[in-house]
Amino acid sequence: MAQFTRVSGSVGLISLKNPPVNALSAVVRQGIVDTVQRALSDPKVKSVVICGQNGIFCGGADIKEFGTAMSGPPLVPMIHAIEAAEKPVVAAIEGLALGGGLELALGCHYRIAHSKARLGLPEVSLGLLPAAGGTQRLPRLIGVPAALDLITTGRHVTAAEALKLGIVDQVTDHNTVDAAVKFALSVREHSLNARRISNNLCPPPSDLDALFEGAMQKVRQTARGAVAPVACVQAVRAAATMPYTQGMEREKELMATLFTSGQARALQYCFFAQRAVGRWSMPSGARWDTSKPRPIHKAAVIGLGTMGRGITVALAQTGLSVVAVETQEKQLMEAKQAVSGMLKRGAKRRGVAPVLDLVSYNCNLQAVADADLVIEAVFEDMDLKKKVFQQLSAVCKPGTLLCTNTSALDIDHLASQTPNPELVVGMHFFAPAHVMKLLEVVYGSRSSPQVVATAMQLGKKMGKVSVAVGNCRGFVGNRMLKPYMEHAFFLLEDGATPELVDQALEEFGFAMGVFRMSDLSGLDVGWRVRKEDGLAHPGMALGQAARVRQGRRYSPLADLLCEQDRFGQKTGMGWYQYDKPGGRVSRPDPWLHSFLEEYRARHGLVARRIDHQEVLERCLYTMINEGFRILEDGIAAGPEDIDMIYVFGYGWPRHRGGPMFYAGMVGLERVLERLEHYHQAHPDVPYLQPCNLLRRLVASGSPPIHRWREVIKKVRSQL
Ligand SMILES: CCCCCCCCCCCCC[C@H](O)CC(=O)SCCNC(=O)CCNC(=O)[C@H](O)C(C)(C)COP(=O)(O)OP(=O)(O)OC[C@H]1O[C@@H](n2cnc3c(N)ncnc32)[C@H](O)[C@@H]1OP(=O)(O)O
Repeated sequence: MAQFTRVSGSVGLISLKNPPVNALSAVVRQGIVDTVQRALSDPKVKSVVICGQNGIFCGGADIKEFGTAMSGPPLVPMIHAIEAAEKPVVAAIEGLALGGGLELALGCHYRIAHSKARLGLPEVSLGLLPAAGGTQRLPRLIGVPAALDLITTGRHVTAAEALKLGIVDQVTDHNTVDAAVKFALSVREHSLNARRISNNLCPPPSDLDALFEGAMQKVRQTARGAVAPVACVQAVRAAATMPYTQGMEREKELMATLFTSGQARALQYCFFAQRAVGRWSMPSGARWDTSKPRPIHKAAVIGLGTMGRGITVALAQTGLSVVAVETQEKQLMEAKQAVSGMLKRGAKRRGVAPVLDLVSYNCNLQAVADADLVIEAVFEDMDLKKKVFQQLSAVCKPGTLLCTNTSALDIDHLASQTPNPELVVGMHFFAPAHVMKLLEVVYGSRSSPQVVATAMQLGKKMGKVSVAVGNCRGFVGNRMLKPYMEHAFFLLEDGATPELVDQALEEFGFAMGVFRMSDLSGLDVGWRVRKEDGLAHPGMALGQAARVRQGRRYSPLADLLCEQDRFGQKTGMGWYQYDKPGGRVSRPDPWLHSFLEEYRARHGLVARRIDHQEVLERCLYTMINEGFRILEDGIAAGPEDIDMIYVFGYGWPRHRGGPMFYAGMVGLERVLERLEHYHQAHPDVPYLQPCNLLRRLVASGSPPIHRWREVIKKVRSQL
């Protein structure tokens, strides 16, 4: 709703009230229409201020309304009426003015912002464009290049930048509403014509065509198939080339195509899913709202390889004091140099002082004795990790949380090495740990809810999207990666090339195809795991049973490459070739193609034409099938958890919502039918066998994703 009061004798103060972010719901829009009308018809009111309650101007349109039948007054005429008013209207921007919130402010004649406010048009990240005049007014106000930047990236700007760009007229460190009221009093007699942004022409850019061609090229390169950024460019072009009314028509037309698109649904699902994963629960019934995190003042990191260094940086950047431990002096000094460099570069980027003093370096494990939380990040070897956990149990003060950064190993097994298994939890970071947004918080069978709550809260403080998951081989992310990768190898056996598979996945929107990703992370990582599992050792790939392991289809291709020291980028060759070890630019490798041909000939395999559709179906549907098994097993509480892990940790395109959301978009019946088809063709691949939960969902009429939990609950209760 919106409240009206008269202040300082002649200023009508309209205050938006819809906590937590004063979103422009139908009731709020109605409130604005009514109060503006009241202010304009009251002869005692000479000027108007619009503000938001609780220190926030407005977070934009109410996203929850988008999936529903919209009611209440529409935004566009509401904002036009404000702009057309004969009394000056001033927006008092505290906290946030985002999306429709900023568009409302752009309809006002003046804008005063608090110095801590942030402004932006983030609609593009919801698969939309600013369709309440934002694409038409902002370029007219600040010029085409700056408007293109803000609208196509959705980035927020500070009040200082907004002032520099010309979005706001004044910035204050004091009470924004008081400043706006004072300002409103001072301009009550001013002419408003020039203040109505829609009356103005866009400042003409020097070479319009080149500017828009460049902008279009840029968004196409970075959008990975997302359509909203492209529509944003088209809408801004309309502002630069058409009169305002026609531009508004174009904005509306473009919005209509986006509004009901699958991409918009996926991106809006991601918005809510990202927030939903914070409301975690465990199969025991423990929950985010009943488990109190412990205070953490001092943390420690054991092992300063790539992961340990990144974790140290991420912890220090939250303001925690960190003890970084590495056994060898030389490695310790190298790590110190690397961590300091990362902290300095990060601080420079964010315009703050580097927090070098927060990190102390030590070769002695005794140095972690007074840490509240320790993260072990040593080499991925169970025996080594067990030893570290035993040592930590002896050294740490009582009650210290012991966390492991393992990406797949058994948390319960590690916990059994300590007298207090309830204090043990997995904190699985993704490389580079100070950059990647995902944190899998892995609870073991004995992890206490308080410990899970602490790890989740710490993740949030580090700016991560933390997802609580249960303990199993590979947890959620890597467990689902296994069938995905395995199928990519089978596709090579069946006739594909790494380039073809990667192209299909990259066109789908993945940041990187499976083979390029494998080259980046190193083929030796998986090889070591397969050797530990008894699946691979030299010579095994040659015999009669080379393509069958443990009673199922197996592809030894990756093992054969490893046997030739083709570990990917680090050795300059893997599934692709690189110009040197450590090189980044992949090129198709003729050697690999001949190798595949010889391999197929040796095993009597006849290469056939594989198309993109088959790549996507076999790689993605097996991964999705494993996702359903994970839900069935209770390893993830809901599909949102899996989707956020894939979006934030594995380069899944956000505009496709995550693998489980995507399955819903494709249609669960279709996924089931294709899995059955492929399983018939490849009965020796158990991953292709559709899991029970998928069948049950289809049998229940394929409910929308937000209702899957009801079916999951039933399936779990029958296990
Ligand atoms: C054929 C059909 C033709 C159709 C044509 C249709 C025409 C329709 C015309 C529409 C006109 C367009 C109008 C406008 O251009 C569109 C928009 O404004 S879209 C919205 C833009 N705004 C945003 O994207 C902001 C989103 N929010 C955030 O980024 C953050 O929430 C925040 C505001 C920065 C605050 O962050 P935090 O402090 O970290 O808090 P949370 O994120 O946890 O949020 C708290 C709580 O609030 C909920 N929430 C936040 N913003 C909104 C919102 N805009 N609408 C609804 N709810 C919102 C959030 O979900 C949290 O809820 P909780 O999880 O706690 O329940």
